[in-house]
Amino acid sequence: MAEEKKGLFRRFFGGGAPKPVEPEVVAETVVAPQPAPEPVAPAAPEPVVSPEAVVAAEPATPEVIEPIAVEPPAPVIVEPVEAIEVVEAIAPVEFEAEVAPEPIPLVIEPEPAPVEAPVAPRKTGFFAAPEAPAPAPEPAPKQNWFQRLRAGLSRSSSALSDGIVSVFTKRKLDNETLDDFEDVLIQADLGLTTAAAITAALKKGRFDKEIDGDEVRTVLAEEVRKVLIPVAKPLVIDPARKPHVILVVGVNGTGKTTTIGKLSAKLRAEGRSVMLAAGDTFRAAAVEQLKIWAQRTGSTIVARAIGADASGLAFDALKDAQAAGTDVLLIDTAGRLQNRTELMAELEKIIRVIKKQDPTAPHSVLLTLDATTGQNALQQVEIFGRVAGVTGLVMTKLDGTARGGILVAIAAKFGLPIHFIGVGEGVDDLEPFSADEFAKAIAGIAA
Ligand SMILES: Nc1nc2c(ncn2[C@@H]2O[C@H](COP(=O)(O)OP(=O)(O)OP(=O)(O)O)[C@@H](O)[C@H]2O)c(=O)[nH]1
Repeated sequence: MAEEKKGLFRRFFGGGAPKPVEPEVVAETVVAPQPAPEPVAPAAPEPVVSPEAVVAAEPATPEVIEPIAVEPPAPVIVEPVEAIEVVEAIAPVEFEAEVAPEPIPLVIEPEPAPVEAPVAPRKTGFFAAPEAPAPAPEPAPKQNWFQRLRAGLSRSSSALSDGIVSVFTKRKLDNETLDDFEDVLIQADLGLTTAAAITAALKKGRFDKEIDGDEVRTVLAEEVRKVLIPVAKPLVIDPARKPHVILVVGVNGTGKTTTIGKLSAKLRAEGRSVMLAAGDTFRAAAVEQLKIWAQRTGSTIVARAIGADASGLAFDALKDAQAAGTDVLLIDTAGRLQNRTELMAELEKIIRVIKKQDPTAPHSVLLTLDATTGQNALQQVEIFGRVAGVTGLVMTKLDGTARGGILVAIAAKFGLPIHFIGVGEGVDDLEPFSADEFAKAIAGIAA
């Protein structure tokens, strides 16, 4: 896990000289003024803090924190604030201009620059967004989102494609072929209901006729699209809420902290003020990771010592965000397995405490799901949904998994909005969910 996280930070911040950041620690709650909203420049390498620096800042032996005991539902006691660490939003690091190379005394015809087809700017995925500033130009040619989605889902789509090829080579569509095809769909985690619907759609008008792989893929994409259209919904930010509170929950390592970082970048790019609450008080690395995201995106962060009460932190962060008139408060939480009742009770407590401060909050509860976990994700949606009142899903790690079909099974079973999907660790590897794009990518059809 530690290696994975180092990889993320290197990718984000490059291999430049480390520049440790020493956040100002104040004895009482102080909300740092937010800088004027600026567009986030995702592509520029920023040698802000190296993972090594972060690791070095941590104690050699992290304190073992006992899980918080389950408390009776009421009354809720909010612990007094001891010390809140507020890291001021730090202006993006400015780089010195590169030294121009010495002119070479040779006239060389320059190679014509590769002409890239213009890529239409994508929506950021939030409702009622103000005009977003133009994205910074990419320094190097980069795949557009659909190409990255297709590449990410290639293991899932080729598993399906291989199955289709083996089932439909020179065969008429009979009951046996349909049964074999249904098995391929079930093995690809699409779920029984969707597998049956796709098989039925394929049978219609084609029974006892020869059928080729492309036709099967077209039907597959269309049926998957039908299942996904009702759940492909943007994350609605209510501008009347100051702040709109987003609580991010999920099993360990599913990508909560990374998703919060990516979301804060999108929200800041839309000109919104953002506060991050480092509610994963179990893991020092998660707090450090969030601080880096705050610096990078110009967000304010509220953090406390490891082992601090997560619900108290959430309460104080909300109070600070209200006082500052912050647009969006994103609250991170510690990862927890859905079958650990005491940890799920702690999550309930966090929500109760938030409601003490604002009875309408949290306004969004996002569950992050790791696509590589396959069928277990269904149980995660069910239990987190019941305990935490999940309002929407973010599916991460769709890159490099053969189990991307699980998203379709989840959509068919729960009908919960899917707001975003992630196909990598980079800031721009999270995108609003599109039913059409996903259906084409998983069926292996070109855009
Ligand atoms: N390949 C890939 N990796 C991802 C994606 N999203 C997150 N990760 C990586 O997954 C690992 C875990 O991500 P975190 O954001 O720390 O997960 P978390 O849910 O906050 O973890 P806990 O705090 O332990 O519960 C990190 O190495 C991330 O870089 C994704 O879409 N694709």
